[in-house]
Parts: sequence; C-alpha cells; structure tokens
Amino acid sequence: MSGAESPPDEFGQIARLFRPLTRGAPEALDLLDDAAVIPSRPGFDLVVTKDALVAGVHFQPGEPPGRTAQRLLRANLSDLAAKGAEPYGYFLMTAWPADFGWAQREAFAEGLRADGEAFNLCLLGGDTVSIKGPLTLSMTLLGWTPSGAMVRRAGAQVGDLVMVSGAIGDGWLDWGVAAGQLDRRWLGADHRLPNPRLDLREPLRRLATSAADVSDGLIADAGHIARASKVGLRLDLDRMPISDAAAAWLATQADPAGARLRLATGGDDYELVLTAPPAAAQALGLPVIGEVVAGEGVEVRFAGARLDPGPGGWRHA
Ligand SMILES: Nc1ncnc2c1ncn2[C@@H]1O[C@H](COP(=O)(O)OP(=O)(O)OP(=O)(O)O)[C@@H](O)[C@H]1O
Ligand SMILES: Cc1ncc(C[n+]2csc(CCOP(=O)(O)O)c2C)c(N)n1
Ligand SMILES: [Mg+2]
Ligand SMILES: [Mg+2]
Ligand SMILES: [Mg+2]
Repeated sequence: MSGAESPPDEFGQIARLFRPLTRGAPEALDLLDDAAVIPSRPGFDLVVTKDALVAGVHFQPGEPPGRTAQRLLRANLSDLAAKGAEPYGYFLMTAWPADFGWAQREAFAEGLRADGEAFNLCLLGGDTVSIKGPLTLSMTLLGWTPSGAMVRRAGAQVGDLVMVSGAIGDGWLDWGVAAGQLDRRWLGADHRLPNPRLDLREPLRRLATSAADVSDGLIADAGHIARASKVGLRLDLDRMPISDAAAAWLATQADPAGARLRLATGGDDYELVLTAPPAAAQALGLPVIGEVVAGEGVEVRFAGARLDPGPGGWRHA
C-alpha cells in the first residue's frame, strides 16, 4: 500500500508513541531509564494488577486499535475498581506483529491517550517488542487504597447477601455479534468498551465484605469469591439483572434456563460481584442475586430448579 509510513525503530516509537502518555509524570523519568521509581505514600497501600489481551483470543484481529487500547486499560481498571482502589498509573507491554503498521500503532497510542486523560492516568514505563505472532498486549496497573482497605475476594461471611453492580451478559452477546454468530440487533449499548465501576470504590470499601470484577463469567467470578472466602454461594438467575438487548435475545430462546446460563457464564461484563451483610447490602442499593452459605462452590437456581453451570465461565487452556 503506497503512502503507509513505516514505523521508526524501537526507541523512536517509545519517544513518539509512549513518552506523551507519561503526561510528564516525574516517576517515568521521560522513559529514558531502566526503570521507573515510585515514592512510597504514607497511609496508603499500592494495589497492583495485570491483565493481557491477545488478538484472536480477547478481541477480533480487525478491531480498531484505539478501541483495543481502551479495552486493555479498562479491563485493568475494572480489577482496581473491584478492589476499591483509586487508579494511579500503568506499565505497558506491546508486542507488535510486522503487519501492525505505524498508523495502527499511532491509533493504539491515541486510544490510550484519550482514556489516560479520561481516567487521569500516566504511563510509567513498559517494554516494546516485535512478535512473529498475534498482537499481544499487557498492562500492569497501579492504584492506591487507604492502608489495609483493599477489598478482597476473601471476606464473604455466611449470612451475607451477594450483589452485582449491573447488567450481566452483554459482553457475551457482543462477542457473539463480533464473531458473526449472533445478529447485530442483540448488541448491548456499545458494550465493547467496558465501563469500569470506579464510581463504587468508596461504598465498596465501606460496606462490602468481598468483591471481584466479572471478566471470566458471573458464576466463575462468584466462584472465585467462594473459594477465597471458604464459603458457598447460592445464586438465583431469576434475579440477575440483564439489559433490554439481553432480555430481547432471551425472549427468542427455546431454552430459557440454558440461555440465562449463557449470559451468566459468558464473561467480559466488567461489572462487580460482591458480598455484604444485609444492612450494608441495603445501603449499597445494588441488585441482590443470592446469599452466602456454609459449604463451598456456587449453587445456581433458575425458576425453582437447580442448574449445572459447568466451569461457570471462560478458562484458558
Ligand atoms: N502468570 C501469573 N503469574 C503470577 N500470578 C498470576 C499469573 N496469572 C494469574 N495470576 C494471579 O492469579 C490471580 C487470578 O488471576 P486472574 O487473571 O484470573 O484474575 P482477574 O484478572 O481478576 O481475571 P481476568 O484475567 O479474567 O480479568 C491473581 O492474583 C493474579 O495476579
Ligand atoms: C476474539 C474473542 N474470543 C473470545 C472472547 C471471549 N473471552 C476471551 S478471554 C475471556 C475472559 C477474560 O479473559 P482473561 O481471563 O484472559 O482476562 C472471554 C470472555 C472474546 N472476548 N474475544
Ligand atoms: Mg487477570
Ligand atoms: Mg482482570
Ligand atoms: Mg478480576
């Protein structure tokens, strides 16, 4: 293709694509050093999370690069949101295939610039490599909580209620549409861009006994809470909030229990699943979908019958 600019070398890329994303943060040392250095912050804990995206596994290879960048940032922000943490800065690893050209790399950086500003985040460091394989991206995101206040997966108590922060299942519908397996009319409200629930971090820290974000699937991620907390969870899929698009899709399905299970195990929702004692749950005001019981694992019911959720969500081999 004529006119397509070829990329500058590694250090040119770091200077042109990534240095502006530091937004002048002194910790990043202008991306000219071996490492970044972060002063400690008395009274706070540094919360650290990392998630990777791989073309063909987490997103369609043809997705606009700016959108992929935003998904990478937002998937990581969702983990910080689940921990009640305030986002601070991030480290980025990009493994570029040769056919991911300069214009695409610029579009990727532009997506990060836009969300870096929207969420007030600075790039602190990273690594730039080439790959004979699919576009592979990884981010390490840092955030702060007041000392000792991070909301954990461990902490759910027998008698607590289980809640979710919003509609479940649009991530799966959206992925089905992008993969050409479902009709476009089932597309949720621009669900390909997760909306990390950072708005909940203060009430979460104050009221929740445990929390996780829903990336693998509601039932799988609830299962992670059960395991870490050494309790059992009972979930009632009649009470699971779903979008209008998901409700319309459900209405076309012959097997309502199986269809609801698809929504509850599909993943990519980036809402939160959390537990709290009944009074705190009322104060949180989020939809209640079940309760914490003695035992282990997740028991799933719909329309009065027990369902077998299988693994409950996405698992990498
Ligand atoms: N390769 C690894 N090395 C070290 N720790 C890991 C590795 N992979 C996962 N973990 C840890 O395992 C735990 C669960 O990770 P997982 O990726 O399932 O969580 P998540 O980010 O909430 O889910 P998702 O990846 O679906 O968004 C986390 O504590 C994570 O740091
Ligand atoms: C192209 C394409 N194929 C499949 C899916 C579905 N998917 C892949 S990984 C994952 C869970 C989170 O992953 P991780 O645990 O690695 O964070 C989900 C729901 C998708 N979104 N795009
Ligand atoms: Mg992860
Ligand atoms: Mg995650
Ligand atoms: Mg998570």
